[in-house]
Amino acid sequence: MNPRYLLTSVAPLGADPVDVLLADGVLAAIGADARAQAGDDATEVDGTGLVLLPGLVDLHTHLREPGREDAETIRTGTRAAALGGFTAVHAMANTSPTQDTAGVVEQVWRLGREAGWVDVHPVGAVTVGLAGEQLAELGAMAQSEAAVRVFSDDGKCVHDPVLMRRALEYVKAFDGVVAQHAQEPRLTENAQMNEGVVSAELGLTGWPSVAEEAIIARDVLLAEHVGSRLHVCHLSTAGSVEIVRWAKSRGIDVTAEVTPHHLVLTDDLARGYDPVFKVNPPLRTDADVEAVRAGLADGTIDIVATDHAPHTREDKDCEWAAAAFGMTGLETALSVVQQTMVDTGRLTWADVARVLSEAPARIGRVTDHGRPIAVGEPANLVLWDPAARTTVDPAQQATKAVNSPFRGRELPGRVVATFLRGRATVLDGEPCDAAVVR
Ligand SMILES: NC(=O)N[C@@H](CC(=O)O)C(=O)O
Ligand SMILES: [Zn+2]
Ligand SMILES: [Zn+2]
Repeated sequence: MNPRYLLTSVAPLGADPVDVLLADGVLAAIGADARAQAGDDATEVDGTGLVLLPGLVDLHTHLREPGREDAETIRTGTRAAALGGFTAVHAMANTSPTQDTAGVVEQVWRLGREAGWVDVHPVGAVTVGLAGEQLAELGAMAQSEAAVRVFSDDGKCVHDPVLMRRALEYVKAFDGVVAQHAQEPRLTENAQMNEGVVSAELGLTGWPSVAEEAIIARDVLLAEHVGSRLHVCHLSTAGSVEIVRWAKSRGIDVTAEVTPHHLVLTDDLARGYDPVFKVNPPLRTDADVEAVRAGLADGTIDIVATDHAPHTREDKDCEWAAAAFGMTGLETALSVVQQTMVDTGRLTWADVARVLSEAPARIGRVTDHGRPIAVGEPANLVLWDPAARTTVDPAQQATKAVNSPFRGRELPGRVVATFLRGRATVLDGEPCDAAVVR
């Protein structure tokens, strides 16, 4: 039987405090009924001062399994996700073997279910082996047990416009979406960081904004032409925000994501040559940070996605040019969004629920997450303490990797509890290893 939890005096989406009862995997009662229906066996959780949000949904996570279990496994990555307040993640396809067949996506889906921390939705590759030459078996992945709806060659750009067009046409048949990693390859050969004043000073090969913007501009036009759905991964420049804003004003079916790190960090950080700040797309300028915050606030950017990219020490602790691109993010995402968007007055908690849960669930066609906080809904929830402060210590995190760009920084907020279908995966800020059903 599923445990019962009585959350007392919690603030749903930051609204007035109420009691909430979780029973039989759903939100069983809200308000005065909750205590009355709780019975004696319900575990009481004091929610005073805490915000109740729908469980977070990440549209962009790298779990590295199969292939790079030395960097992360489905088990360690999803445990990190639960600790970050997530109840569902989309696992990117750049694994080894690539998630480009029904067999591999079903394996990832099954391992996620066995781990039990969050629901794992595998992303399918657009092209075989991410090689950009031949379309993968998109239909077979969609029809598999994993029911793939999001397709991406993330890590690589689908740069051939003919292949991109075919992929956009193909996914329409099963209401899928192509999530593009927008990077013009010729404009970014050997690129190491954002192209600008800092790259010139440091003598590192620059990565111009136009390399991202040119692909986004092309792809929104392709999406319009074929009447399909496009999602833009980790948008990072002011110009990209403008293009997406223009596309939406024309009625083009495009959605876009920004990462927590692009909401706060800039290319200035490269001055220390610390590869923890090396990421794809690169950290940009203050003006870009302001533009992505404004885009997220006005709805041009639909969601925040972590692009959690764990790497081994060997792949990160080396000189800048040799280091891998990527940073971890699952366990700090909500803190960064609170700091940059809520504490600055740009988003309400209801908006946070939209950008970190409702909208990513809708884009990924995940129907049982990102739901309203209402009686009868599946109890996929996170209980958040906005008054807490935490100093980020990668050694204390659940992810195997230590490449957090926020290490040593104090960030606001803390996950108190996460519930997946009414079962606590995190309680009192601690992972519920024993309770996780295998
Ligand atoms: N973001 C990164 O810097 N790296 C990602 C790939 C990607 O998201 O493009 C990775 O897989 O390591
Ligand atoms: Zn990418
Ligand atoms: Zn990625």
